[in-house]
Amino acid sequence: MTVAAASTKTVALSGIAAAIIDLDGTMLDTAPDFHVAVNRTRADLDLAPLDQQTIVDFVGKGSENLIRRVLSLDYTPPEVEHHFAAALDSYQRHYQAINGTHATLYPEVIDGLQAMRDKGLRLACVTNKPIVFALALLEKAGLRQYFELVYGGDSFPKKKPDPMPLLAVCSEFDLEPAQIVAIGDSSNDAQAARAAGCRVFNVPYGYNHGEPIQDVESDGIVATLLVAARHISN
Ligand SMILES: O=C(O)COP(=O)(O)O
Ligand SMILES: [Mg+2]
Repeated sequence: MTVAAASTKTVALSGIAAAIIDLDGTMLDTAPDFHVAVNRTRADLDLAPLDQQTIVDFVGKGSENLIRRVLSLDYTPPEVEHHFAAALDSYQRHYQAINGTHATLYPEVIDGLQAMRDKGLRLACVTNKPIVFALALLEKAGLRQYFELVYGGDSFPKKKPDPMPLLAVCSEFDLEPAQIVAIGDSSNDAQAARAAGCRVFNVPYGYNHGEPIQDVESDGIVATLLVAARHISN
C-alpha cells in the first residue's frame, strides 16, 4: 500500500501540446446506461437482472468483452460463444435506444475541457465504446465541440490497452507521444498511454475493473479534469 500510495503523487507536466480524454468513467458516468441496456439483453435471454456494480466492473474493454463477461456469469464457455452474436446484437439495439438517457457528467468536466482549450491544447477523445455510440453520446452531452478527433473501440483493429488509437492521434496531430497526455479512469488508459510513450493522468471516480486506481502506474491521480488542466503546461 505504501508503494502504491507513493506512486499516486501527481507531477506537473510541461511540454504538453494535446490531451487524449477517455469517455466512460472519465467524462460521463454511463454506468446507469450500461445497467439498463445489459439487463434488457439479459431479459431477452431469460436471464435474471444484475446489479449495477457487477456490470460496471466489466466496462472498459469494449462491448464484446462486456457481453462475454455478462454471459459468463450463467453460461459455460461454449454456451457463451453459442449465445454471443445474438446477445451482442440485442445489447447494441438496447444501448442505442437509451444511449445517454441515464448518463451524467462528472464534476468540472466542461470547465476542465475549456481550461485545456484555453491553454491552447488540442483535444482528442479516445474511447473503447463503439464510435457511433461515442459520437451520439458526446453530441447529447454537449461535449462534441471540444474535440478535434474522436476514435472509438472499433475505429482501428486494436483498442486500448493497445497503443494503436493513441498513436493514431499522435500521427494525426503531428506530435511526439511525449507531447501528449492521456487522461482516463482505468488501467486500460494508463497502459495504452505508456505503450505509446504518452504521459498519463488517472481520475479516481470511474470504473477501473473493480481494482483500486492507486495501484495503476501513472504520472498521477487528478480529482477532476479541471485539476488535470492545472497540472499541464505547454
Ligand atoms: O465501452 C467501454 O468499454 C468503455 O470505454 P472507455 O472507458 O474507453 O470510454
Ligand atoms: Mg473509461
